[in-house]
Amino acid sequence: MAHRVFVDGAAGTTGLEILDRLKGRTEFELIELPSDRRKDEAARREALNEADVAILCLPDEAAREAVELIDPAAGTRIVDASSAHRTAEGWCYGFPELIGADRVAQARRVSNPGCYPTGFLALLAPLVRAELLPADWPYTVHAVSGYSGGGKALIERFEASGAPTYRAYGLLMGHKHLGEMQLHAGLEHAPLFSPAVIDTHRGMVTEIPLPLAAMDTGTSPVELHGALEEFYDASPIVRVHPDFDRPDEILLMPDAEPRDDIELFVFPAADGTQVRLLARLDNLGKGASGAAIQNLNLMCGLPETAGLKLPQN
Ligand SMILES: NC(=O)C1=CN([C@@H]2O[C@H](COP(=O)(O)OP(=O)(O)OC[C@H]3O[C@@H](n4cnc5c(N)ncnc54)[C@H](OP(=O)(O)O)[C@@H]3O)[C@@H](O)[C@H]2O)C=CC1
Ligand SMILES: CC(=O)N[C@@H](CCC(=O)OP(=O)(O)O)C(=O)O
Repeated sequence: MAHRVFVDGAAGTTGLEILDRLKGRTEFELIELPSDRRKDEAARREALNEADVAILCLPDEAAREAVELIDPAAGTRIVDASSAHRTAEGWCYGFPELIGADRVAQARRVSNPGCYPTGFLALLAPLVRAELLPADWPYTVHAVSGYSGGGKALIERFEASGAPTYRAYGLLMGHKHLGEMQLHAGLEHAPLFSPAVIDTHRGMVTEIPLPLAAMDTGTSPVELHGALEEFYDASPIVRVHPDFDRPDEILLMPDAEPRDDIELFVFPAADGTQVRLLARLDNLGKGASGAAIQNLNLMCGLPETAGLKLPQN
């Protein structure tokens, strides 16, 4: 029997990308609301309670309200794409590569990782866990995102005339992703995070620069690279670029197609004293909708990558 899925917020940026990935999938039966009732509380309550799995593609406050609308007796399982529950008790953090696919498969409430934390954690969490990097270092993380990362409002701003080509923000260092990054990397301090938006629709690069020699860990760039390769060896989604195939530059392209993989790079200084860890991903792919579909697949006992947009190579 098909799994009944309701996407709450289906008309938004993340919701539309999820619908695109669900197209033609006979394992699912979509519960859809007419557009004039998509924000109607009674209609949403009914759909949320009818669903086997509800995917919340809503602003945080609306996501919290949606959870309240679900009667626990209805048995609806949840994938929340918002940042409302990423550090909350009773929620499984939906990053199967880090948390374990089995835990996601069994969870009733799954919180999808944020787009920036996805790149940050993919790089750092396995290395801290393996004690190759210290948990008490004050890490720095720089990132650029396509403007779709800010949803409909930011898309409208960047597609209007007179739009900026670059926007640095989070300047007072209170970005909402800090707690999530700290908790799930197991760090003593929140990282110093400098995000920026660029004038392209989708795509994201997250970078963690490490002054390895000053950190006095005794860890070499080769060890960091080897540990990431080993950690993601079996992953069909996270790809660690081999050290013999490092590109000279990392690009984001304005006409990039949607994709649900994530690429990790380790760039060492010639003398090994410094290293730049970089992740490139689609903020709407593994950073949001692709991750939601991956989690949905696992929760429904389906192949993890079904419906995902993964490059062939
Ligand atoms: N964009 C991205 O790259 C990522 C987004 N996310 C998260 O996913 C969530 C959705 O983001 P995104 O798709 O970008 O945002 P959008 O603003 O593009 O879409 C949000 C949608 O939710 C609808 N909505 C708002 N309030 C309600 C409500 N009470 N009931 C029903 N629908 C409602 C909006 O309606 P209307 O169309 O009328 O405005 C809109 O269609 C956010 O929490 C975001 O932080 C997470 C990772 C990455
Ligand atoms: C470019 C941009 O504005 N990005 C958003 C984050 C997008 C995202 O990851 O959504 P969550 O907050 O749900 O994780 C921001 O910085 O707030």
